Amino acid sequence: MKLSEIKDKKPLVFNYANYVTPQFVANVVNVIGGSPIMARELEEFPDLVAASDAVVINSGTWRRSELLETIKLAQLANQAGKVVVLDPVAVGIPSRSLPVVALMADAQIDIIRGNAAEIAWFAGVDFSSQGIDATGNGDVRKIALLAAEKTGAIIALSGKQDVISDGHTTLTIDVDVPLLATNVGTGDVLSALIGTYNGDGISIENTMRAMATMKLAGVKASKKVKTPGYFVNQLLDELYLLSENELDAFINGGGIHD
Ligand SMILES: Nc1ncnc2c1ncn2[C@@H]1O[C@H](COP(=O)(O)OP(=O)(O)OP(=O)(O)O)[C@@H](O)[C@H]1O
Ligand SMILES: Cc1ncsc1CCO
Ligand SMILES: [Mg+2]
Repeated sequence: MKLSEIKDKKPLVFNYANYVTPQFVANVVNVIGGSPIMARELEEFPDLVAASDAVVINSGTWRRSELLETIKLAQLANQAGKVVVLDPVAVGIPSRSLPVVALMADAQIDIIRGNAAEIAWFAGVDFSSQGIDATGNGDVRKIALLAAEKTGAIIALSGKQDVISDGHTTLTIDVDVPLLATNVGTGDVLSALIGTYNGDGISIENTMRAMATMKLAGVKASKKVKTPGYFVNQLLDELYLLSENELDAFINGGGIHD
């Protein structure tokens, strides 16, 4: 949906969040105009999924004992026709790959948002990483396209270059904002923004708009402040203040390539 529609409809975004960044994620969904809710209690899932417009599953601090419950959550969202976004934090670490494989075998994941190393794992391409961070280099367009072909999901690959691919169309946002990488959780936040924008239907266009929103807010914040602490606050303010027209101008002004 468009930014103005988010402000109007206030999509409810159910975040199965990690325990590192839930406050940051909830605030970003809130300032953009959506309505965040965090939960991880199985008994609550049917009601919450029914009320939600999007479900965002972040596997960053998953316990193995939560796996079956999370699969149930994704299945409930599938049955209700709600978009399911997966943020597969550090999925390339072998013990972290197993539960993600299990989730994807038993439920449909509509959109996967990860950094280049995480998306490379789905593509079957080597890409170096250190913990939660992508540290290597590679052809990120090709990696996103391959990952989309292999998973059937829309891929949102983030980093210096953001790439969005559904296996047919591949879009790139090529804008370097190093400060965006200085606060832990900007990726988690981006996954929740993607859920918010896809709350009225899943599309590559909605996914691209979410990524452009984050990048543009980052560009604006980095013009005003130069250090991580101020940056994260400025980023929240820029997300809050962003207008539909500014976002359209960024998207149509050459920021996005085929
Ligand atoms: N060097 C960079 N230049 C521009 N933007 C960047 C850069 N690195 C990251 N970003 C932006 O930061 C946001 C988060 O992407 P990133 O790839 O860092 O996610 P992540 O590794 O999952 O982060 P985290 O694990 O901390 O949540 C995206 O909006 C992305 O465009
Ligand atoms: C640092 C960290 N560890 C697990 S999740 C997370 C937050 C970034 O996704
Ligand atoms: Mg991440």
